[in-house]
Amino acid sequence: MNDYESQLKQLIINHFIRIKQQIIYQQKNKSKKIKLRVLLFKKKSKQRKSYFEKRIIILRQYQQPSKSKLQMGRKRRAMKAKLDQFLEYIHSSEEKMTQEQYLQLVREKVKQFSKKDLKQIQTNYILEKICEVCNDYHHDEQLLLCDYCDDAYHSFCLNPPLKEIPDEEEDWFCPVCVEQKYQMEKEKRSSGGRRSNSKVQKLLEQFNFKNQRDVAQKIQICGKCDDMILYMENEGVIEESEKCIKCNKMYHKECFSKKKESILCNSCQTLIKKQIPTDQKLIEDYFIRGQQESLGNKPYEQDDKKSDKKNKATQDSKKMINENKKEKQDDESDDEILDVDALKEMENMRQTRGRRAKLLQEKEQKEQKQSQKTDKSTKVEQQTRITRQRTQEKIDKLNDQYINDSNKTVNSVLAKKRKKNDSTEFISNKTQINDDSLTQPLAINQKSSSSSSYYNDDCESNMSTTYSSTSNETQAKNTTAPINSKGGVKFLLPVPSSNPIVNLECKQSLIYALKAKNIQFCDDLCYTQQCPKQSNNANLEPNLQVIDLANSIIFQKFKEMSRQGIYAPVVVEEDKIQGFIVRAMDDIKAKTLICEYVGEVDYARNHIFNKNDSIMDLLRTARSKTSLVIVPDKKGNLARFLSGINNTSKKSMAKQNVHSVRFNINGESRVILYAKRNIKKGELLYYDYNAGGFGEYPTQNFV
Ligand SMILES: C[S@@+](CC[C@H](N)C(=O)[O-])C[C@H]1O[C@@H](n2cnc3c(N)ncnc32)[C@H](O)[C@@H]1O
Repeated sequence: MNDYESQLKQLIINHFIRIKQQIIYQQKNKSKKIKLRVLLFKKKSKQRKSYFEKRIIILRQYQQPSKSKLQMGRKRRAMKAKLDQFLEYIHSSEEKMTQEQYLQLVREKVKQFSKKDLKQIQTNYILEKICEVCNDYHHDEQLLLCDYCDDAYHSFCLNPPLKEIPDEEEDWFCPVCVEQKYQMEKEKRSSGGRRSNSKVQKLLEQFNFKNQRDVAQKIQICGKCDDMILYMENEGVIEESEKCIKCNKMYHKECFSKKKESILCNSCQTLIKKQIPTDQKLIEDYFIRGQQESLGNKPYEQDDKKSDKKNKATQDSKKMINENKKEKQDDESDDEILDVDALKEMENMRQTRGRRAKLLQEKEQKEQKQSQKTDKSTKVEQQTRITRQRTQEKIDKLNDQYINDSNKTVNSVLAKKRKKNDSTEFISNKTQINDDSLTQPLAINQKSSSSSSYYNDDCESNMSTTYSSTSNETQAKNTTAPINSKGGVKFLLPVPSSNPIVNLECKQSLIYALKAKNIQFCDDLCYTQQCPKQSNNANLEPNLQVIDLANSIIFQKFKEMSRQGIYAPVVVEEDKIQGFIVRAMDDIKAKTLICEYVGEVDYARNHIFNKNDSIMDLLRTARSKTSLVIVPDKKGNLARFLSGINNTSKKSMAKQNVHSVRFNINGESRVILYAKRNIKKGELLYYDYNAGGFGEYPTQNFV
């Protein structure tokens, strides 16, 4: 090759470098690809910086270098050495002409080259490897070549700049390819994960990901805007994002929810809200149906009845051994009969009152409907309010009557008992309470239960209760503690808010939370074939406190209410840190029953490694084989939403306003939550998850 020829060739090549810069710009500017790229490089926010860097890293981590690409790399390095000499020569020749002369010469000569020729030059000399960002070929030691598309990028031109040049063995992918991969993943997801789109399929194959699922997991797509979220499970959150507890989708923080404290995404919120009944009757139905579905018509129901009998038999025999006094036994059996009679009487009264109350309610509803039809003006609203008030007054009267009557019955029973038993102590689990009466829902409305406050007061003044001295401190595993036996506790029935709107809100909030957690409402312990009712034998835990008669009656009454979703005036709210929380909507008196901790009962040994944070101890026996827990995963009530105190912080411990206590009720262990002290309106409800004193529940990070 003579001097002229070689010089010309060099000039052409040199020219090509420059011309290509313009061509690429002109061509690519039109294309989506370049638009996307420009857009990406413009993102300069701090967040976006790491966003980009991490994306590259992610791909680098998950794509294995292919052999052919490495070979290409080696070839390229050899060519690069040649090129360095070549460029040096060109630069020296450039100096000999003016820029104008040079360009003109090149332009003329380039015209003589066909496209093919140009490509030839390109491939032969690989001179076209200019930075896709600055369009310069200098600083080639920092020019990274994409292992997928072969485009070049200065490490310092990347946004953010790459601090370290990746190892040669390591693959590196340019931002555009990463973006393409992302688009591809996006498409894959929007097509429901199916590879219906052939283009997507093709791209996937091109990328040759060995573990596509792995990559897809690393790159999360925002459930709302479909844009990428950087999220690496094992390395923590890279970009500020939120995960919806219902649909488990990831969202950018700003895309998540309009409501500040929400832990559910906007779409799940709307979906659940649509499912929540607004009508009082339908709300009642929800609770009753949930209760029935959770417990009803199960094959083990018959076993339960048998086991009940068995349980009672064991109890009786144990008592016989322990007491060893025939006379006393006879007396107590008399008491049992008395108690059962009294309960039956109360039940009859309750049913009559319930029926009458229902009739009145129906009448009121009819009146309301009629008035709504005729006129929707405020006058009607006033009328409705007056009618409601009147009905309520009537129902209150009925309730008062019922309460007085029932109190009289209870008092007479207690008086007889006291007469017979000089010692103030009596073992109340001998009082056989008809369990069926517990399962029958009571047809009362909210207000009727609110008037039970009188009942509460009466109970407190009239029912003298002392506890069995056997109530030694029972060390419950995590969440339940022995009751403070000093003076005993007289439970109070909850008084729902007098404001019907608040009442409605309380119930609806509970339904919302249950639906969000996919939990079916149930207010009783649910046994299974694997863990039937007889496995909950409270006698296996000798120190478990036996509930006394008075409390047992109040508890029964309470269950009739709670099975219909009637609790103390509390609302379930959402909290970014704690998840669901429970707040008092009205003042709650100390000793008021809050709820029973319920859910599916299972052997504790099956849940040693269960990470569920709502598992509650039910029975702590000497043998781990027979210990039981409550798992409120699928079935549950308000109890599972109450917060816990931080056992390591005095300030947090002072917040405790609820006690959790396990009782032996008819030979069955049950967990009862009740107000530890007077709770003020607006307070959050807290109890000690480690009341047993074992500190097994990790609360050190609790707020
Ligand atoms: C029994 S659940 C309580 C209900 C739970 N908040 C929910 O949304 O399902 C226990 C979990 O609630 C959260 N939690 C309860 N009390 C808390 C507190 N004081 N501070 C922070 N998180 C708390 C913790 O995540 C704990 O593991």
